Amino acid sequence: MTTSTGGLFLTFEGIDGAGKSTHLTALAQALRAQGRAVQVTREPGGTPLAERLRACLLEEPMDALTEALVVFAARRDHLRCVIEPALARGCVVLCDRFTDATFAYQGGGRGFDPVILRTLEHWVQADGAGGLREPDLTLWFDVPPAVAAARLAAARAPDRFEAEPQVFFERVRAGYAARAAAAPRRIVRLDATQPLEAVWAEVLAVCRARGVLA
Ligand SMILES: Nc1ncnc2c1ncn2[C@@H]1O[C@H](COP(=O)(O)OP(=O)(O)O)[C@@H](O)[C@H]1O
Ligand SMILES: Cc1cn([C@H]2C[C@H](O)[C@@H](COP(=O)(O)OP(=O)(O)O)O2)c(=O)[nH]c1=O
Repeated sequence: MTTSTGGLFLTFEGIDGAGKSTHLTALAQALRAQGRAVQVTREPGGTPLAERLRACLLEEPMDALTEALVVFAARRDHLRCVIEPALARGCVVLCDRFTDATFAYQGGGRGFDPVILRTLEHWVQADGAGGLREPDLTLWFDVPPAVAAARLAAARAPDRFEAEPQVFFERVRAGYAARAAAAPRRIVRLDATQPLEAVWAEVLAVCRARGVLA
C-alpha cells in the first residue's frame, strides 16, 4: 500500500459540507505530532496553475466536458509538481478531493459519460509502468445533502457547485457510493452525520487500522 519511499497518499471525499477539510486539518496535526512529514493539498488546486483553473471552475459557467477537462488538467499539473515529488520524499500526502470527486460531480452530478472520465483518468494518472496512480486510502465522509446544506448555510457563501439544488447532491452522493462499491478496500465510508468527535474517532480508528497512524 505504501510507495517504495514510505510515502502515503490519502484523499478526503464527500459532498460539500460533509466535514472533509475539518478532519484533514486534524489528521495533519496528528501525523505531525508523530513525527511524520505531511503535505496538505487540495483539488482542484495545489499548484499556481491548478489554483487558477480552480478559480475558473468555481466561477465560470461551462459544460460538463469542459469541467472534466479542467479538473483533469489541474490534476495533471498537481500530480507532476506536488503529489509525486512529495510521495518520493516519503511524505504523507493529505489531499482534499481527487478523482473520485470527478466521477461523483461530473459523472454523478452532471450525468457525464463515465467512459470518457475513465479515459482521462488513465491518461492523467498513468504511472509510466502500465499502472495508475491512485490513493492508498480514501476517506468518504458520507452525509445526506440536507445535513450538509444546513452546515454550509451556517459556515460560508456558496460557490457554483454549492449553489446547486439538493437533487444534484443526491446524484453526487450516489456517484460516491458507486465508486466505493467498486473499490471497497481503498474507499472507506464514514458516517459523517455523527457529531464531530464521533466522526474523528472513526477517522483515527481507520488510520490506525491501516497503519497510517501509530
Ligand atoms: N460532524 C459534524 N457535525 C457538525 N458540524 C460539522 C461536522 N463536521 C463539520 N462540521 C461543520 O460543517 C462545516 C463544513 O465543514 P468542512 O470541514 O468545511 O466541510 P467540507 O470540507 O466537507 O466542505 C464547518 O462549519 C464545520 O465546522
Ligand atoms: C476535485 C473536483 C472538485 N469538484 C468541485 C466540488 C466542489 O464543489 C468544488 C471545490 O471543492 P472544495 O475544495 O471541496 O470546495 P470548498 O473549498 O468550498 O470546500 O469543486 C468537481 O466538480 N470535480 C472535481 O474533480
